[in-house]
Amino acid sequence: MSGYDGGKRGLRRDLLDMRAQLPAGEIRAAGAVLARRALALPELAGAGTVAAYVSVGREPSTHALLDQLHAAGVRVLLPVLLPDNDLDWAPYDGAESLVRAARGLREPAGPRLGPRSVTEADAMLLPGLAVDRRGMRLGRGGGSYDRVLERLEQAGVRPAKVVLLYDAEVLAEVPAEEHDRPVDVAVTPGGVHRFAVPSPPSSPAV
Ligand SMILES: Nc1nc2c(c(=O)[nH]1)N(C=O)[C@@H](CNc1ccc(C(=O)N[C@@H](CCC(=O)O)C(=O)O)cc1)CN2
Ligand SMILES: Nc1ncnc2c1ncn2[C@@H]1O[C@H](COP(=O)(O)OP(=O)(O)OP(=O)(O)O)[C@@H](O)[C@H]1O
Repeated sequence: MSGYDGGKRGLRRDLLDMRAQLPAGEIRAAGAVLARRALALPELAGAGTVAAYVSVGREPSTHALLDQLHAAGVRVLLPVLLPDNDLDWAPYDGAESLVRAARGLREPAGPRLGPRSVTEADAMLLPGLAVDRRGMRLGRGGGSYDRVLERLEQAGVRPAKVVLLYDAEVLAEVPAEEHDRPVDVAVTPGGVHRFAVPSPPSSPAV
């Protein structure tokens, strides 16, 4: 890692330590309640294609959510990590179609659709370690989702962006750099947090 990151690295360590200390019961319970809350969001309820991810380790579980979206006939795209940390995408075709991959990840075994295919998503679930009041998200530091968010912006599409976290990971402020882009919603076991979308400069009244 290079350069000044505004304190992201130390904060990531603290947040991962906090996850390591979460009671097993809280971790187990989180997946079901997150799936219920996320599926109730209008942004997800109306989505034909959702870009998601397969949770690993102590991340809030996405397994129930993936299976419920899939069962409902939603097209679910999952990331495939490329050697430069960029993301390719492939469809989710049920838990048995996932294979073990680098860095403890589980990835879809099916055909890869190319990094640009993420621009077809109506909604996107993002992993993260924390979010702040502005919706600025702290990720693991690979810059994978920074690139995805830039790609969406360049394609001129605005899928609803939803980060899944534990309650204590919604913070007042996380360090943000020039390349960081906000998410719209954070879903935690305790509730749904919506962030204001900065409005464009207002045009003069007529
Ligand atoms: N579930 C999940 N999938 C994801 C991400 C993620 O954060 N979570 N990514 C987000 O960009 C991309 C992969 N990037 C990753 C970057 C770092 C590590 C990582 O630090 N892994 C640890 C071991 C895993 C653990 O148990 O925590 C390691 O390599 O030491 C994993 C994935 C795409 N898929
Ligand atoms: N659009 C981009 N293209 C290429 N590299 C980028 C882009 N945006 C950010 N990066 C690089 O990625 C690295 C990690 O950025 P950052 O610390 O913000 O990651 P993060 O947002 O926490 O992680 P992630 O995006 O994987 O969730 C930085 O070195 C940054 O310069």
